[in-house]
Amino acid sequence: MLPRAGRAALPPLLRSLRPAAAMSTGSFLVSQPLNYRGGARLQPADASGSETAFEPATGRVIATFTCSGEKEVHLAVQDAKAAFKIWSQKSGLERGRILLEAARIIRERKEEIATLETINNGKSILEARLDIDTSWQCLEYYAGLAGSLAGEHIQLPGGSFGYTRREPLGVCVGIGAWNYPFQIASWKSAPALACGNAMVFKPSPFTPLSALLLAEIYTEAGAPPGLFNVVQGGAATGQLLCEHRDVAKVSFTGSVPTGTKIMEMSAKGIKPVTLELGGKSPLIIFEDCHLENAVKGALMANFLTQGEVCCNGTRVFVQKKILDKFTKQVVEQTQRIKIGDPLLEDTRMGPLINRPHLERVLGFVKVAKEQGAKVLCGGDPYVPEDPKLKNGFFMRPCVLGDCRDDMTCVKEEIFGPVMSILSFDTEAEVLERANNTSFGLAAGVFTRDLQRAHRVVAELQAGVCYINNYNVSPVELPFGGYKKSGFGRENGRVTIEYYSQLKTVCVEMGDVESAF
Ligand SMILES: NC(=O)c1ccc[n+]([C@@H]2O[C@H](COP(=O)([O-])OP(=O)(O)OC[C@H]3O[C@@H](n4cnc5c(N)ncnc54)[C@H](O)[C@@H]3O)[C@@H](O)[C@H]2O)c1
Ligand SMILES: NCCCC=O
Repeated sequence: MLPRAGRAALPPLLRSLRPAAAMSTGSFLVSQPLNYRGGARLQPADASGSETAFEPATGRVIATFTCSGEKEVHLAVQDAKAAFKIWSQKSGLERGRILLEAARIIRERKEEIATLETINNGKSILEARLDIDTSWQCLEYYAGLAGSLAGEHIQLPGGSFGYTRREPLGVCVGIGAWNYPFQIASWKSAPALACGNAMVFKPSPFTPLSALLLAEIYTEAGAPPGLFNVVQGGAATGQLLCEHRDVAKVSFTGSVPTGTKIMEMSAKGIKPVTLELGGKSPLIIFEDCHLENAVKGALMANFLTQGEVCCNGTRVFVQKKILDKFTKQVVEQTQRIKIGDPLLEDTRMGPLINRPHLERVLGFVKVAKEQGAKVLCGGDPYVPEDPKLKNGFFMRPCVLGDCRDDMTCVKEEIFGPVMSILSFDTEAEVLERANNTSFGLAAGVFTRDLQRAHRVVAELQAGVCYINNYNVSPVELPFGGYKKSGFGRENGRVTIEYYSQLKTVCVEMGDVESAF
């Protein structure tokens, strides 16, 4: 990456293209500091251990960095507090203007950001570009809402009245997972900043890089120094953030076990939390579906980002009459997925995030076989021909047949490219089985029967339901879970409520009628 001053000196096209051209599989290394505070990259003031980040396609270490300790976390929160004082006094329109400019810069630097995301996460460049699109779209969406944030005016007897003010919370903490690093940072910061808050963001230690670009972009767009800060580290740093007394809210994306800890910590400080957690979502394919779309939908529901997607529809329930036909087509299309260097335009599946995770996912396939599932394709390690990828964390996407509801692969979140196919007879039966899980993030239905589609989604216990599609993410629609998949929402108008608080003002126009 070019330093800021160097980039600014380039014409816009080169500013977006030159850094990307310098980034290729097997060559990228990071040397700059990975913390961002007070409007600049810097080394943390103290340390709580160190972490390494990998390029999953080659297995190379691309960054070694210091985890932030108590002092650095405190400094980041104080910088955010100072920025909050300035930012919260701006009108919504002024804040929206800066968010719009940031969205424009993200579009301009899309190729560079997507390339970095692909190198550090392993997802295909095609997908990374889509993630960056849903990121700038989110900033644009909340930029548009910022100017219209308002309370109500309520008339009371005798000319008295009340009004409500929608006010920011203060310093919000964002803690992210590694599967959508830039998108998660954008989806958390855009509504937070639109409402007048400041943010300290901690990415996953597996993917520490792209949040830095977002931080630089906010600064370049005109945000006050300290408005969006990045601290690096794992659980210990995350804990320091959650427990900091000046933090008003925590928005977390990650696993259910960590979400539980975040909620416990936030409970101690009576802090509101947003929890975007894991899932084991059902996808229901009725016999009257448009089969070609249902097959495409099942692949979209399982194999984006190597299957490392929280809302994936990994329990694919297929009505018996079309089970064989559907399964055959799914397997054929899965076998055609091109695995390899994620920076190549025709690659559709890259490596998993790291070696332990790859082994964990392969372990799920092994247990599935032991429990009686049939591996219809994939489920084994894959070594691409390109010698530079020989140490990458690749596997072939897997379709499991003959699955039963009691199997581990059907009950637990695998977070890898493993689809479990189950058969069903009736609508009532499939609904009961689909809902028989402690998760409730997403669900999908493929049918041509409109009434059935709406009847079924009304009964599904899931925060996000898709009819005749899967895993599309329009930023205008709220996203979030039921049950153990969490609460609170990202995106959509409703998210304003999760990043603001309501003040009621009661105005007396007459004399005080005292009871004393
Ligand atoms: N619902 C959603 O929107 C959504 C989106 C993406 C991922 N996810 C879920 O995330 C999980 C995968 O992500 P992961 O492996 O990074 O999850 P994780 O829970 O291990 O880690 C998530 C984040 O929490 C931090 N963390 C870990 N322990 C902590 C602690 N004690 N206190 C504070 N912070 C702590 C990590 O460093 C990381 O930044 C999956 O379960 C997936 O379904 C959910
Ligand atoms: N595109 C939204 C995916 C978030 C879950 O992992």
